[in-house]
Amino acid sequence: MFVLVNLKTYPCDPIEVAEAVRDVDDRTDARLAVAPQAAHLERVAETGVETWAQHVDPIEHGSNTGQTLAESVADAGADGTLINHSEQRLKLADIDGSVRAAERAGLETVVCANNPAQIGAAAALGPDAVAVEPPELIGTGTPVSQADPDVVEDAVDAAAGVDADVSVLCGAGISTGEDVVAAGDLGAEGVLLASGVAKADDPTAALEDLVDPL
Ligand SMILES: O=C(CO)COP(=O)(O)O
Repeated sequence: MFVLVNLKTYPCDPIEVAEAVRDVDDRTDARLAVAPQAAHLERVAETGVETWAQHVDPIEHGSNTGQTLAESVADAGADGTLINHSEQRLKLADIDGSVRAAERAGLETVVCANNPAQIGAAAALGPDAVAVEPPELIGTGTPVSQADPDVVEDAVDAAAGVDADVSVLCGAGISTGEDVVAAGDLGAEGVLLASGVAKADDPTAALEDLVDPL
């Protein structure tokens, strides 16, 4: 299972969490990565953890201001990027442009979507993976795998119906190893989570709990 920890703009220490993700990754068969804010990418990548951006824009080098260029994210040490997170929504054409920009820069891609219908559209753009995250469950601590298991299974079917090479993650409210196992049982190949680690008093303990049953 892939466990991708999005730090959003939570007031955690990104280096402390990055080191925790790196150390727990070394002790488990699961694949762990962390997605800090753009301004923290370089320092986080220097810890040796697998590092992801939270967003890249559908742009090239040139006359753009205040945007995130995929090449700069890769130069900072990122291995991949989220695109179209529910808190950073894009138009379909811009999701496509961001996926192309990320590919150009050699970044792995996870395109987020709110529901199975959007997952099908996202998979058609050819990212490495898609992630279904019902917005109403984000940050609630109620896991999507428990509150809405059909949405995960339907997302897996929707992606497989479009492109069997696109893997499916799920997210929203995931905070325990039991939630991760339930996500895997529903067909997801990984989870995307934030508050369960970024807001934890002890991120290492939270991460160990997440991967313990894997
Ligand atoms: O949006 C999310 C991950 O990108 C999910 O957030 P929570 O894990 O806080 O519900």
